[in-house]
Amino acid sequence: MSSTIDPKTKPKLAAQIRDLTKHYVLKSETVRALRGVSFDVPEGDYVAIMGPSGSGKSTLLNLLGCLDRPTSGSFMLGGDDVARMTDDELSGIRASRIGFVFQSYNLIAQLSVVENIEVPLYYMGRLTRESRKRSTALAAMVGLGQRLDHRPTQLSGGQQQRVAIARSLVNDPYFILADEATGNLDSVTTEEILALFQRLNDEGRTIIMVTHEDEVAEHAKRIIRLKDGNVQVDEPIEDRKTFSPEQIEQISKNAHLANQPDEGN
Ligand SMILES: Nc1ncnc2c1ncn2[C@@H]1O[C@H](COP(=O)(O)OP(=O)(O)OP(=O)(O)O)[C@@H](O)[C@H]1O
Repeated sequence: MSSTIDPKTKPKLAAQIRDLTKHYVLKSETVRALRGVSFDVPEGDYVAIMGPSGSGKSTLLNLLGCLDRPTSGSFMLGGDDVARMTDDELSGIRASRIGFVFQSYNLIAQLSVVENIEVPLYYMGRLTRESRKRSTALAAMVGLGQRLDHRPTQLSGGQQQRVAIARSLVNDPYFILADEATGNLDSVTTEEILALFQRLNDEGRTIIMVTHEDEVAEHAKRIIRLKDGNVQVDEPIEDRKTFSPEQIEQISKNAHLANQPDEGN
């Protein structure tokens, strides 16, 4: 049997990282935060990045999110090497190709649910009647179809994170980059968000999340563990935790009932 992979069936890559280094040059020393990190992220993957404090997780996240450039190595997004981009190109690709989900949601208080979902399109000058339809559909997809005009303060933490997840999808990104996305949430709401991530991943979305919680990482398909700026472990999660379709339905039903905020807050 031939071991050659047929290019037609080979999975496409959402990201390809090769020998990535990042050095921070300080007055008295140079900190080698990443020392030659390599991995591929095929489309449809669900990766948890873990590691002890100082191992380089935030540094890697900043590079993956095009918030910073590596010292050396390459980071291919689609056909483009991010390491060679100008600042303008970096902010362009950030707005158009990466879906960010942060621990603190990062919603704009003055904007409604649907307007928050549209924010990345606004920055790209792509607000249209069609885009409003798309944002409304995304709000419904994350279970907030009845909350379109609510402001973030009128929503529970889990609901705010679902707005952030809908916002992360509005540009049809190469991948969702989640930074401790459940870090501010209780265990029930964490389950709700993990069920949503699983649903999105089952539908083909690529997810890369940084977490320090084993119970969260166990839901991913693969774990990359950093240590001292190197990849120490990169392997599939054999006994991955998954929700059944019935559980996903039940969790989102409960979320609708339990997360009703007081009106008029
Ligand atoms: N802007 C910076 N200037 C200098 N050194 C930095 C900078 N950012 C990070 N470092 C150093 O680089 C190394 C990796 O830091 P990084 O924040 O990526 O680790 P981390 O795994 O995210 O840690 P934590 O879990 O504590 O957030 C650490 O030694 C840190 O002190």
